[in-house]
Amino acid sequence: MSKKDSSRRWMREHINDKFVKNAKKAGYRSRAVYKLIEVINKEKFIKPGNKVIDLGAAPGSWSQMAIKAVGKSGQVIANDILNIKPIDGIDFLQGDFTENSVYEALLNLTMNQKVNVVLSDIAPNISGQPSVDIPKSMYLCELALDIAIKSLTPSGYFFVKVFQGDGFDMFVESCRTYFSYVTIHKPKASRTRSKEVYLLANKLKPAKLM
Ligand SMILES: C[S@@+](CC[C@H](N)C(=O)[O-])C[C@H]1O[C@@H](n2cnc3c(N)ncnc32)[C@H](O)[C@@H]1O
Repeated sequence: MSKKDSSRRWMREHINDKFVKNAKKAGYRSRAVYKLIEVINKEKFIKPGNKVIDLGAAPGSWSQMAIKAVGKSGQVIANDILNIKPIDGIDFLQGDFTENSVYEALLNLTMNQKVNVVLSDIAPNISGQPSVDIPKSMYLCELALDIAIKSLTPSGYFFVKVFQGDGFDMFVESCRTYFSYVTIHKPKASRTRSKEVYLLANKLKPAKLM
């Protein structure tokens, strides 16, 4: 399919998509919010008062949802390489998450306290070539796992988008090394043809606590 044809198909699907319509009606910035909402409704992993890190947050629908879920006593720290329109109550840090300075600044924003949830919907710019896109995405997932291991409370949750392909099984295995429970989810809002799935990991194994 040519680039022009696939853009047309994307536009047609976007206009008719029920998740796009619902997001618009509910004031969310992206249909992506329904991927998070489906798994939260099932697994109840963001609670009032929680501290949450949201990686790859732009345009901000997951952060909008997370701040509602944690309420005034909680905290949401969001990061993206792109800027976002401010969201009430969100501590936003713009910068490339793969850079050490950004990584350290994120941890500083938690005031060196452990967090309850690390979310990552990070996706690299997709070139359409799986041999390029999948390794890039795996690298971002590995970094997100690293920040999760370092910043989560023992009972914390790590929720991350992963693309199925080379390195997928190894990434799941790494998560199983660090966490007691690991489950894979394909929310309804995630397009069937997309290779993305969401991994939810919970309870750091005591020997792996940092
Ligand atoms: C699918 S979007 C996230 C959508 C978001 N969860 C929402 O609900 O609005 C993926 C994001 O990952 C970000 N991203 C990609 N590489 C990044 C990096 N190295 N550092 C920070 N953000 C990055 C992109 O800029 C993009 O906004």
